[in-house]
Amino acid sequence: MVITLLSISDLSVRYGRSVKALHGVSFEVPEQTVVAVLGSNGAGKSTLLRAISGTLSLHRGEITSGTIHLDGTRIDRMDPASIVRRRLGQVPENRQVFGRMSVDENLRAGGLATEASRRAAARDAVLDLFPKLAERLSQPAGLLSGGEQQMLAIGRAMMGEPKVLLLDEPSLGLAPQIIERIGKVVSEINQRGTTVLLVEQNAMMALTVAHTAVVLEVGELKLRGDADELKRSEDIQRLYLGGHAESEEHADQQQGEAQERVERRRKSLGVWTA
Ligand SMILES: Nc1ncnc2c1ncn2[C@@H]1O[C@H](COP(=O)(O)OP(=O)(O)OP(=O)(O)O)[C@@H](O)[C@H]1O
Repeated sequence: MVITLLSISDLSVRYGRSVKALHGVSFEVPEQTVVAVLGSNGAGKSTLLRAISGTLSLHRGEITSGTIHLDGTRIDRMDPASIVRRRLGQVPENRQVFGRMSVDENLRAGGLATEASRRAAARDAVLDLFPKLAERLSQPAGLLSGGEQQMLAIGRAMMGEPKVLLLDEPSLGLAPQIIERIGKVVSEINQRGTTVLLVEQNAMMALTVAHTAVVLEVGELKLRGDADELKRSEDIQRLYLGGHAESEEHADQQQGEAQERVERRRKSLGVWTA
């Protein structure tokens, strides 16, 4: 029997009075799967994750209709801390590790909502997944490379032993080999029992890792289906894989665009979260 761990039903979200960021979005995330959310800039991907994690109000957004259930419990009116306690983990956009704190302190911060008796086991599991972090526990997180910081952000979220892990564009601004490594880590996390909702602009990586995917366009769900089938679909090829996804030229172009978006996001974060 397929158990639905996360269920989004007819979800609409807006920012302020005028920006309708999501409109009537519905889909389900079955237990033990990886579901990818694809979409171009401004499609509503981050908004979707904020709605699920209860953090919309931090961005002056609100759910105007619809429901979200996590493992059978309605969570769309809960505060973020209560949602985390129900074992929903989130790796935020731009990683947001605590740069002045050590790697170990970052991990411990991720385990604060975890039952005290479970914390040591959670930490062992994270260090087993990321041996490189184990070698650098006492170093300030700000000294890690971009890829290592992404691993730390994932490790920090895994300290909560989440049933469902939300990942917001883990590939953003990283080199192709690191993106491949992150894809493998996501698969490994899933094989160890965590259900994953993966928001990505890097459609090739996301569709390689995911079982199923949904595509958002200007706040609406436009496509959904099996990840392998979507990879072959002409619409996806044209819109997200450029029809020549494997070419180096396309990879370079994607990399350049990603870098621009990292910069844009850094600037916009300052405005929106102030
Ligand atoms: N805090 C905010 N205040 C006002 N509008 C916002 C806010 N956050 C997002 N938006 C708007 O909501 C829409 C969806 O944005 P969202 O960030 O969810 O898209 P996205 O798919 O994650 O895109 P990107 O990958 O570029 O971040 C866009 O029109 C965006 O401009």
